Amino acid sequence: MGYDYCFVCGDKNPHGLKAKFNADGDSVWASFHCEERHIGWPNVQHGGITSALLDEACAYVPLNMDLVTVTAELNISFKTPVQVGETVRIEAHPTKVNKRLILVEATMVNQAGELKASAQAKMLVLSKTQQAAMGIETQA
Ligand SMILES: CCCCCCCCCCCC(=O)SCCNC(=O)CCNC(=O)[C@H](O)C(C)(C)COP(=O)(O)OP(=O)(O)OC[C@H]1O[C@@H](n2cnc3c(N)ncnc32)[C@H](O)[C@@H]1OP(=O)(O)O
Repeated sequence: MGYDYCFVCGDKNPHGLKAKFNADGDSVWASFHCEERHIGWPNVQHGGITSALLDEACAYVPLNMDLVTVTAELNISFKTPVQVGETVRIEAHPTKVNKRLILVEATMVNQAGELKASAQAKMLVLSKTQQAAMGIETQA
């Protein structure tokens, strides 16, 4: 199992974000605390970190349905900077579920409920053959 080393959620990745995702019905959520090591511009969370968290949330939605996917498209709107010291909540839910394509929407809000960023993703369901070809190992 390689998931322990996922950059966003893996427990064993020493450089990772170690975000823990939880299921709530067909939605998923996680909390994340922005620290100095997550910045791009001074005091502002790097957009790539924001994107990675939203991408991960979008991948956890199909995972919550026992589907292994990759992100085919990810569109992000950065609304307000996430600042060092802020804790944000990332949530995602499916908007359309087809056999091969899962459409997902995700949001990132701070503790005051201010919208920091939102995302729409197209998640492509991988067959076992595709997973093997990409070297993705999944739990039996
Ligand atoms: C324990 C917890 C751990 C948890 C660990 C969780 C880790 C999660 C990580 C976060 C998620 C990621 O970042 S994943 C990494 C970032 N993403 C990637 O690397 C993906 C790279 N791209 C690809 O591999 C490929 O482009 C695919 C698989 C997305 C599509 O390849 P393909 O060759 O088109 O696939 P194929 O099977 O032939 O096509 C399937 C169908 O989807 C359609 N299709 C393909 N792309 C798109 C698209 N953008 N929008 C709409 N439809 C599309 C095709 O036309 C086709 O339609 P039809 O002909 O069937 O009608």
